[in-house]
Amino acid sequence: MGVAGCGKSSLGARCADALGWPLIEGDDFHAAESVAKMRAGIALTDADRQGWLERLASMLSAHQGGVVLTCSALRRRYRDQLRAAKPGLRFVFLDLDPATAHLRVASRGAHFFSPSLVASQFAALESPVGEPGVLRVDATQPLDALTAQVVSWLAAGGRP
Ligand SMILES: Nc1ncnc2c1ncn2[C@@H]1O[C@H](COP(=O)(O)OP(=O)(O)OP(=O)(O)O)[C@@H](O)[C@H]1O
Ligand SMILES: O=C(O)[C@H](O)[C@@H](O)[C@H](O)[C@H](O)CO
Repeated sequence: MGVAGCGKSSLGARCADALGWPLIEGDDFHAAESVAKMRAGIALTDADRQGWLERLASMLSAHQGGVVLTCSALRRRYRDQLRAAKPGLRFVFLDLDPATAHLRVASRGAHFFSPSLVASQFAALESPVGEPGVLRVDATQPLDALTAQVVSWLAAGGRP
């Protein structure tokens, strides 16, 4: 979880590989209207995210074993909705500063997410630090180091 550009897709793919778990790429399940809004530089509302979170929650609960999901999950209530679908769900919070997030989003070329929306991601973000089952990581670390951190945290039980 984390703001646009924090590295959810990059780290999620590596963790899924390392753990041998399937990957659900959350961005693939936004409504077409939501993608059009983000492309146009209009931030999503709670209402826009509701159906998306329901789709992600039902995919999570359909998996019997381990599964990796990439999802911005910016607000506490979004995370609680996902937790309700998958008891024991853990969150890796990719913590990134606004300037680096903006730089990454602006330099990644053909992607629907408008760089003008990065500030709104930070406005929506409610830090998950202090919630159960959350690992906060420094999203500027190299991906290999981040993957190792996640895998060893889960192996140790995935507690805060
Ligand atoms: N740890 C990292 N160090 C340096 N660059 C990174 C790191 N993680 C991701 N990046 C780069 O930052 C950009 C955004 O990464 P990525 O698409 O994985 O983020 P994201 O959180 O999934 O974004 P979004 O949700 O907006 O799709 C990419 O160009 C990626 O290569
Ligand atoms: O909740 C949201 O506002 C969205 O999920 C965004 O975070 C983007 O989909 C994602 O980061 C793509 O760049």
